Amino acid sequence: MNALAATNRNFLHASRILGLDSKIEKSLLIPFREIKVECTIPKDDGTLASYVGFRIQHDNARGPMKGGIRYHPEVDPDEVNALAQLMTWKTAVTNIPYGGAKGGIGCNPRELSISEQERLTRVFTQRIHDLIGIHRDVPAPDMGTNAQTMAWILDEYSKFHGHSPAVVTGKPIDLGGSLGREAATGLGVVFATESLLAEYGKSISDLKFVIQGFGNVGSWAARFIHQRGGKIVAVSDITGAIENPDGIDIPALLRHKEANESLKEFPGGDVIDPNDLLVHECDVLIPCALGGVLNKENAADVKAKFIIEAANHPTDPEADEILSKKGVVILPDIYANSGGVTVSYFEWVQNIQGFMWEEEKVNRELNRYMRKAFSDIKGMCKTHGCNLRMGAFTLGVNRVARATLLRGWEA
Ligand SMILES: NC(=O)C1=CN([C@@H]2O[C@H](COP(=O)(O)OP(=O)(O)OC[C@H]3O[C@@H](n4cnc5c(N)ncnc54)[C@H](O)[C@@H]3O)[C@@H](O)[C@H]2O)C=CC1
Ligand SMILES: O=C(O)CCC(=O)C(=O)O
Repeated sequence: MNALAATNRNFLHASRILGLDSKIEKSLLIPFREIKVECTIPKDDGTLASYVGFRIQHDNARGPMKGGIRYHPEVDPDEVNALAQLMTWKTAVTNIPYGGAKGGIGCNPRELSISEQERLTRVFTQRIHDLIGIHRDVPAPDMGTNAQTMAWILDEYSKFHGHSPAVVTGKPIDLGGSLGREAATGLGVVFATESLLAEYGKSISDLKFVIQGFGNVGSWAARFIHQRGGKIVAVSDITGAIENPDGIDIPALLRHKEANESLKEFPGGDVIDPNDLLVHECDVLIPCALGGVLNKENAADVKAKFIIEAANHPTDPEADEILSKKGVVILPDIYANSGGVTVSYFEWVQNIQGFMWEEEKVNRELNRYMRKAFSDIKGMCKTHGCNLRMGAFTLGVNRVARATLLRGWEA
């Protein structure tokens, strides 16, 4: 099932549980605005290359729209649409005053030089600058983009609108980025995991972990799990997968990744088939890469007892059903990975106030937001007798529906 069909299905399930009016339901399903732009740039060799960029703004009932920008060859409008909708529920689950949006360009950043990436980012910003803004829509990094990408967007946007650090989050600290933002999604994943495990009388140091994806989210999550005594027995990235039943030395792997392209040459692990990673023996599986990786082909073979959805939409609804029947507990994406957007919110607040927080304050506040959201989700699970995914969806959808009704539709 494609990402949009799956996201709509989860939304509709939550809407039925909540008994939402069909008019509200319809208005929340349709995105506020869909932007599709052509971006042509000169390549370093003088030839021209054209790319398609998207920004889907799903909903703004609770505040400015918020969400990352992804550079990946498989970016397509349906997936960006689904990811934008997930942002609307995510910002509501964590109760920060935003709506949801997502963007992307269909390109392979690994095949673009830094100057080509810069030109592409600047052209994309020229195309969308009138439709984003500090109180309108605030982009951030996602797969294939990073703080440098945000710096180029900030610079290009500021040429049209004056210096505007709060127009993007996840930017470099020197340009007004927040301390702790780079690590925030991974740290939030770990706070969320601790909240879940506590319900089962377990802690990270008791358990074995498998992590798919070793980029921003995966590598920070791995670092914090390792620091807490968790044993990470297998990891993968786009270049391949490795295992070590005694636990991978994560600080050594991070040093290896700094110096080498490929994870496979890391001497502290044995190479395994990346297709086996998700069904590797472990207690906790953390997908930190692409969507739809857990599906009806592999769900029955998953060995983990807990799945923490650090990636967006890693579990297809068919896999969801198979895994639930097996008794696997899934912590859903719209909560598990909300640490990134939560610290993006702190960054935006700091920019607007013109005041910088200490990293200790950022992390303390992140922990507080993550724990409150978990307790709110559990409350919805209890009220509606549902699983954690529906607990999170009903929490988010209900908050957005209430804001929508309060604002009304008078033209
Ligand atoms: N960066 C952030 O703050 C947030 C990211 N997310 C989600 O987390 C996921 C990862 O995002 P980032 O870490 O930011 O991206 P990234 O671009 O920094 O890293 C992605 C990682 O996934 C790996 N990867 C790509 N294809 C793979 C495959 N087929 N098999 C195994 N590994 C593969 C890459 O090699 C890389 O290690 C995405 O789903 C994103 O939407 C969610 C919330 C916030
Ligand atoms: O930090 C942000 O604004 C958005 C992060 C994001 O794209 C996500 O949570 O999926």
